[in-house]
Amino acid sequence: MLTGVDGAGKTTLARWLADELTTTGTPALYFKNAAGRRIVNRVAHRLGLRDSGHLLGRDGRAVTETVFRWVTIARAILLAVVTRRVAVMDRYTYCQYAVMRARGDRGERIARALYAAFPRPDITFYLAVPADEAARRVEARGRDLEDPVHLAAYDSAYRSLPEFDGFAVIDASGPQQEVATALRKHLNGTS
Ligand SMILES: Cc1cn([C@H]2C[C@H](O)[C@@H](COP(=O)(O)OP(=O)(O)O)O2)c(=O)[nH]c1=O
Repeated sequence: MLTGVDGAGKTTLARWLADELTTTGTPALYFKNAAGRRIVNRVAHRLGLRDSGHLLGRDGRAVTETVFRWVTIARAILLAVVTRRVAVMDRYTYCQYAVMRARGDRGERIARALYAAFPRPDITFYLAVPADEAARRVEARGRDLEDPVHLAAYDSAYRSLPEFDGFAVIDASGPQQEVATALRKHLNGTS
């Protein structure tokens, strides 16, 4: 599983990893376990509202995201089991806990209870990128904008999770090829 703040490179590297594993003899599938934030934000903007929190309220947004992510993770696990592939997950349960902590939302205990049946990933990579660099990448991607202050809070929230000590922290601020090599090396060393 790959995690990290927006712009850390999760999607790019998870897609690469699924291809790399498949071409080297370990059939893998890529899954994006989104929380539906972009879709709900788009609806909110259409309605002339600021964002999903404005549309649903704080608790409503947390519940919607938590349930949306439950469905995407359950689907990913089911598909991986049925197809007997390794699942390369782009985000997972931890992302929901971190985003809720970063925003100061209530209900992490409920989210944890809902996600309790999901297995712990064999390995969780935390792609560490300074907030300024992550914000620059998000801006260059051109879909939306992220405030570096928010990204720094999100990074701190990840680091405050009880599971964080078990994550493999990868410096993802360098060139993509270097990060990919670091991931590969880590997997070779632990498999
Ligand atoms: C992996 C990586 C991505 N990028 C670019 C590609 C994307 O346009 C942007 C964000 O990457 P992306 O993989 O979309 O990040 P995330 O899924 O974590 O939000 O950054 C870099 O500039 N350098 C890198 O090392």
